[in-house]
Amino acid sequence: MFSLSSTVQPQVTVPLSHLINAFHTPKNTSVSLSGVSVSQNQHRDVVPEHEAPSSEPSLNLRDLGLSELKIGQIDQLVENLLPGFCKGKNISSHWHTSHVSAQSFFENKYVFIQSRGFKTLKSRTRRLQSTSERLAETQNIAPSFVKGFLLRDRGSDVESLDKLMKTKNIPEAHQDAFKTGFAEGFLKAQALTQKTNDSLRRTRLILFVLLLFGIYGLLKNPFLSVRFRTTTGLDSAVDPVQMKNVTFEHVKGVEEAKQELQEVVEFLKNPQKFTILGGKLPKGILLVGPPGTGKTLLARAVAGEADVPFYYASGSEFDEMFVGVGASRIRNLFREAKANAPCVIFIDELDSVGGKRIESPMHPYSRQTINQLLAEMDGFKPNEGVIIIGATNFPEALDNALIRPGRFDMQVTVPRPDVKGRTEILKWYLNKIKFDQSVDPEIIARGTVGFSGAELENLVNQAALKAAVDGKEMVTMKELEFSKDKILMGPERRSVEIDNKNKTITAYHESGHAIIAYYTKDAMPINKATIMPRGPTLGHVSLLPENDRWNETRAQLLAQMDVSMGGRVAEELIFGTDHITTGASSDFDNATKIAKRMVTKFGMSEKLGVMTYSDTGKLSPETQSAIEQEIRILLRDSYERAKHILKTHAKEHKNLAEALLTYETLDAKEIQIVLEGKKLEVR
Ligand SMILES: Nc1ncnc2c1ncn2[C@@H]1O[C@H](COP(=O)(O)OP(=O)(O)OP(=O)(O)O)[C@@H](O)[C@H]1O
Ligand SMILES: [Zn+2]
Repeated sequence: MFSLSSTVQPQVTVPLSHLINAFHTPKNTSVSLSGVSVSQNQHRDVVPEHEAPSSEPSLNLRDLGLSELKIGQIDQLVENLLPGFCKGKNISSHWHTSHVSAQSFFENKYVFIQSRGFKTLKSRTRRLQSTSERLAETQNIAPSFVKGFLLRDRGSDVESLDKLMKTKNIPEAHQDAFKTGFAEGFLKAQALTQKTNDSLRRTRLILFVLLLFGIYGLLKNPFLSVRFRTTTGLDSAVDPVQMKNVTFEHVKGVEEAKQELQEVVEFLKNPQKFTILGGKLPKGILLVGPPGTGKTLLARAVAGEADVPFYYASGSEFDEMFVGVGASRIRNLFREAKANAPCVIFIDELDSVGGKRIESPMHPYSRQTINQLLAEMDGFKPNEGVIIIGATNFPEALDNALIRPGRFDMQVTVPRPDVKGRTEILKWYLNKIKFDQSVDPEIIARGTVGFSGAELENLVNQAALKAAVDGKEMVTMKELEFSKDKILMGPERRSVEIDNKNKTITAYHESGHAIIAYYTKDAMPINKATIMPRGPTLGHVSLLPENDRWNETRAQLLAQMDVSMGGRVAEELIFGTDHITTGASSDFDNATKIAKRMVTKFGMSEKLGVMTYSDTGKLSPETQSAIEQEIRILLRDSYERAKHILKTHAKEHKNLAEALLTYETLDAKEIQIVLEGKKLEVR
């Protein structure tokens, strides 16, 4: 594999910050939300019922029939609608400058109760407060409210909306879309008229929209019903869930990850038999990938395919203020799981419990928690049938002890989907709504490079909303394009999207490798070429040996070197010597290794003869420099051969690079079509 490495780091999104801060209203007013659980990608996370001082306006969402909000949707909504809403009104404009992470949000159970004056990082200050203060506060807040404004003059909007739906005879299937559309329109109108509404009313309106959005999400998502008991405070009950209803069929565009996990499913179906037959499995599997690419969904699917219980835990919930709580939760979790084996334990956000940043005052007891986790993982045998799946966006942030053999020693990458994957995901979610015949998912897929599965799902949902707002019967390309642009142009989006210039460089670089491979007789056949970033690489070309190679000929080794050189040569020829990049360093490593082995091991250098030089440290300076000289010559000649080929096939090189820019990933057959000068119709 030849890869172009990058230094691009995925960025963590901060889903709840906007929402939390949106509740800061100008006139020292605060609002409380209660009775509703907020789920992060359908995970459990319950904001407990709590009480606010009665002078504060408050809102019990459960009274309105809402039991859950989905963070992704809240975030979208706030991001897209709130700025317009706040414009020209006296709402403090710095509500989106603070950064309260979703995690600290959930750590701080009371964050919805916003009090006067504090603007930022509330949970952080709270973390620093002493435990006793925190406890005292809990009790103070506890029992006395829910007489809030919304109960007082509770939603004429809600009633009239219900009435409206009845009089309009909206079919049941469309009601949720209708409601959200209604709210969106309402909000827009509100922003236009700029009436002298007081801040309470504004806030209420926002809440109302959020509420409808929540309902929408609830109805839209079949997995939302999968919920667990919360583990607030010292209570640490764990309930598994049978995952029959989620299978690999539900996870689109991550074929390689599914294949890698297939064996785990076999194991879970019958651990004893599997191990008797000599199957060997890791205890822990690390799913690594950007947010929203389906890691959780995959873990659920593993349990579902094998029809075994699924235990969900989020790393952040082990990160406790109180001594021993995190550790005891881990203990309980494993005890339960072992008693119900075979089963899957899923630990989301593994880095937040197993990160290197232990010993920090912010996380006083995390060392303890990690140790407990390690002890539990070491404490059962592979054939006991417990598989632990951890998910993280940042594998490099994990404590090294966690990734040692016998722990999380298998890594499965869950990348952002490529154009084919995106097409499948779009089709899958489109099939859940009504869409026009003219809709071509592939066109949308091509324009959504870098989108995760969750974002594509959201794109389809937003298009459905838009159609509802515009009074359309079904979703057309217009709505899909609209919501695509909306998501693309939103603030902070696409932080990892490779800009066009870099994409172009990558495309030419990878095509360079591919062209050399294609036109060099002894090179291995190409398997595929891609400019989809995966892990630390911006793209790669993979080659497939026709059959297992026992021996390699000199010509084959030289061909491999040439293919390695192709990337840099392409950069130099197309962009000029001044614009070559650092991306070829691993290619050179590769080529140098081959050349070195040819000279020192395989007796393939005339000058040095058929002699091996194993310990180069013990050689005379003359021999050493002769070896270096030979290696240098081999590499230089290889570079020149590659240059010659790329110059000869400049036209094919360009065509291939352009095809890659359009289709991102090309398989062997598609590459052949492009190089033969035919028109490529992908799929
Ligand atoms: N590959 C996919 N195929 C189908 N749906 C997907 C896919 N990826 C994401 N989704 C949708 O997005 C939702 C969120 O994905 P999920 O929670 O599995 O992502 P994740 O990788 O665990 O994200 P995070 O790192 O934020 O926890 C899923 O429940 C599903 O609705
Ligand atoms: Zn390369």
